[in-house]
Amino acid sequence: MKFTKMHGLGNDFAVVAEFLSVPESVSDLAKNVCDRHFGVGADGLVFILPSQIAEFRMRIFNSDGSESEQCGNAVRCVGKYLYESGRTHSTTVTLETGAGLQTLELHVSEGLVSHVTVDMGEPKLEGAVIPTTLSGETVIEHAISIASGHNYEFTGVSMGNPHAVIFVDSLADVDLHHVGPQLETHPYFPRKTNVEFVEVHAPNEVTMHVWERGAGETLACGSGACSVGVAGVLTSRTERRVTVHLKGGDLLIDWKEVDNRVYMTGPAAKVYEGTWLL
Ligand SMILES: N[C@@H](CCC[C@H](N)C(=O)O)C(=O)O
Repeated sequence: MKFTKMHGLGNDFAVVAEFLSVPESVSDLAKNVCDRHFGVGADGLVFILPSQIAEFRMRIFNSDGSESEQCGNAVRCVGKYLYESGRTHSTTVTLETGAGLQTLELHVSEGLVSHVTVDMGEPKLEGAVIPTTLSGETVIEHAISIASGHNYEFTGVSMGNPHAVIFVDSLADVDLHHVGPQLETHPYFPRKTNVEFVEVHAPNEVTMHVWERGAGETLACGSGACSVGVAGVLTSRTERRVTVHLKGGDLLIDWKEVDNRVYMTGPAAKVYEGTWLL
């Protein structure tokens, strides 16, 4: 199986584009490929597939073998892959994901895609849709307690996949590896959740650390950064256009009032090509 190792701000993937559908035992394959000691090492295994409703389709499997509906950083990598491999010659690409149809605008310089702007769609805020076990049109600053005795307030956002955004005074006080798994699997979240801790510096600038569902701590999460942009507006902490600093670099998030859609701009990088011995 030929793959291309890629990353978006250090959120890394093995990208596979040679199949018509995902292989059997894809969950085990994802676990094995993503293993950082016995495999390629990646946060996720990504398949580019044919689509009936868009130019291409993407499916993403986390390093624990679970499938996610959405992955903002992988979508940017897919855009770069498609253009630089000659599978598209257009700088606008439509992609089917588990979160719906996404449109990618590729920023090309000297034949290479440096950045991609992705229309990540409308955020879903209803408790049951995120999904959480909580009812209501929104879940804003809802109290959440975990076994270790930590108490937080989270804002729930779905960008196709679930996110719990928690604003804190200082990220230095958050032991992500301790509290992340407890929040990810909290009974409020029937399909588990991604967790973002956020420190606000200014209405247009925040720093976020992420614990991802099915992957643990990653250096960046695109859908997470979008959720942070939405939660920042909902809680009157940030403007609609905000720079999100992540461990792997920066994303620009713009939740546009005119169409209620979230736009994410950031880089994508290709590292190497390889062959996985099936
Ligand atoms: N890193 C991704 C999100 C990947 C999927 C996530 N772990 C989930 O299970 O929802 C991103 O950049 O959005």
